[in-house]
Amino acid sequence: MKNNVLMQLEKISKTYIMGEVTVEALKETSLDIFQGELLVILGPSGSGKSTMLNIMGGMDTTSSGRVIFGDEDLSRAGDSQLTRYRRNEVGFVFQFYNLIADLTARENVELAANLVENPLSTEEVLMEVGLESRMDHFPSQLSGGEQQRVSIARAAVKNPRLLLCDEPTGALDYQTGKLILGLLAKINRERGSTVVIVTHNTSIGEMANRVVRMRSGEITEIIENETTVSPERIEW
Ligand SMILES: Nc1ncnc2c1ncn2[C@@H]1O[C@H](COP(=O)(O)OP(=O)(O)OP(=O)(O)O)[C@@H](O)[C@H]1O
Repeated sequence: MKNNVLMQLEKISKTYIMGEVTVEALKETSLDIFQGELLVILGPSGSGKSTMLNIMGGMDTTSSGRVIFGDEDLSRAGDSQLTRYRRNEVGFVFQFYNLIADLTARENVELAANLVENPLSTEEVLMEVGLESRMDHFPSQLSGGEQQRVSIARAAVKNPRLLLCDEPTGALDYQTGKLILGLLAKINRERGSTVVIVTHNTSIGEMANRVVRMRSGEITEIIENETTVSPERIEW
């Protein structure tokens, strides 16, 4: 593996069989993900973006093909190896924040910090996402944007090598969405985490080092951006 490649997807396919209907969500798709890059995956609904992200994160398995992370072959990994991979290497941010309702912001983040050997400081990460005055609030006492910041802090406190985000701004208004993208860009820049953002919003591609376009389970185009635009300057 080239030494700046963090993850390799080699001809991965994913087929769902439901009775008589077969859906080919991914068709022999290959992609190298580079260390420290910010990658945006674009494509219409049903093009296979989330399936690919879930496979990258060890939350789903392939029907065929190989998934290589460092010197691990995740496509041949058992449950315990995949659990260790998800815990130690990957942070997830979803459209809906999936916070635990009866834990405070601080406790939600601490729960994730306790999973790994060398977490960052819960307080510091909550401060970085601008929640210093909200640490002891419960999710129901926070706005959607604030809840998404908690979920970013929860992912970032593990200091993961890979931060995977599935439509992170999908449930947020325009200004709040841009703030959230700014936080993801900051984690990429300052902590060096490789960040992958799945979205159907083409404008978000402007903040990426590379943009991957998908259609019908295949990558149709990979664009390298010579310059990146900071999220506050992106318009849609
Ligand atoms: N668990 C599943 N069982 C059956 N089919 C599935 C499953 N998950 C995804 N699919 C199908 O696989 C295809 C790709 O879905 P996927 O969610 O990866 O697309 P997407 O590009 O992320 O779409 P969206 O933008 O709407 O989230 C779709 O046709 C979808 O219906």
